[in-house]
Amino acid sequence: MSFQSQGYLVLESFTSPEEINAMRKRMDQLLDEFDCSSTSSIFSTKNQKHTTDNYFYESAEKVSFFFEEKAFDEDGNLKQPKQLSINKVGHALHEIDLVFKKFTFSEELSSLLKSLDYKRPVIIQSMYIFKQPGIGGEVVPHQDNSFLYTEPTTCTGLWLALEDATILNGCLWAIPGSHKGGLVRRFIRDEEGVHFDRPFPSYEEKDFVPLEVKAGSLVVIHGDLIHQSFENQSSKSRHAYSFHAIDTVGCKWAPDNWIRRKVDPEPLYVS
Ligand SMILES: O=C(O)CCC(=O)C(=O)O
Ligand SMILES: [Fe+2]
Repeated sequence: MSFQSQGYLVLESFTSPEEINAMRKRMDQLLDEFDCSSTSSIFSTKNQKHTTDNYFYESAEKVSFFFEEKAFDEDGNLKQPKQLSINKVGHALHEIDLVFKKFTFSEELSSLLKSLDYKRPVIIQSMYIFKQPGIGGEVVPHQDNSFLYTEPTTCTGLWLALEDATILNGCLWAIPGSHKGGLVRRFIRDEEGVHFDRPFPSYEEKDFVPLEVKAGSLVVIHGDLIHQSFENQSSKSRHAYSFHAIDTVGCKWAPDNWIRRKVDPEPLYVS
C-alpha cells in the first residue's frame, strides 16, 4: 500500500462537489462577518512572529483569522480586500462550525481512521488554508508530528483540496518515503513562547515531488512525512481544509505542545 511505503496517499473524489461547495460558501460567510479591525495577527511559519501571540494560543479552541504576511503595505494597511488577505482560519473550525463539523465527523472519515488503526481518535486542530493569489505564503518543509506530538507519535494529516491544487497555485510537495526517517525535531511551548528543539534540517529540492490534486481529493499525510508548499505567485487561489488526527489510547499527548486545551476534544469514535 502506498501510504506505508510513500508516507502519503491521495484519495480522489473523497468529497462531493456539494460538500466542497458548502464548506466554501460557509467560509465566505465567516469572512464577511469577520471584523478586520478587531484583530491582526500575521501568520508566518518562516519567522515565527506569532510565537508570543496569545491570539495564536487561544485559537486552539476558537475560529481565529490569520493574515498573510504580504497582505499589508508599509503603513500597515491591507493592500486588498480582507477576503484576499487571510492566510488561514483555525484551529477549531471542526468543533465550532457545524458545516466543517459535519464533514470532519463523517462516517467516511471514521472509516479511514479505523483502517489506519486509530482506537479513539480526536481531531486536535483544523485549518482553512487560502493560499491567496499573488501573496499566499510558503509553508517551509516540516513534519506534522513536530507540532502535534504524542508519545509514541500518532498524528496523521488530512488535507482536503477545496480547489484544484497545481504547481502553479502552490500545491503540496513531499519527499516520498521520508516518514521512515522518523521525527527530526519538535516544536515546544514553554514560558518564553514557542521554539523548535533542533535547528532546521536542510533538504534537497530535487527530492520533493508535487502532489497536484483535483478539488474533492483528500491527501492523507503520515505524521513524519516531510512536506511543504511554495508561495502562490499565480492569480488563482488554492483553498484547502486541513485537519489533524491523533490517538488518545495507547499514547500520551505531550503537555509542552503549543495546543493546551481547557476542554478535551470529543473522539470521532471509540473502538
Ligand atoms: O496547505 C499547505 O500549504 C500546507 C499544509 C500543511 O502542511 C498541513 O496541513 O499539514
Ligand atoms: Fe503540515
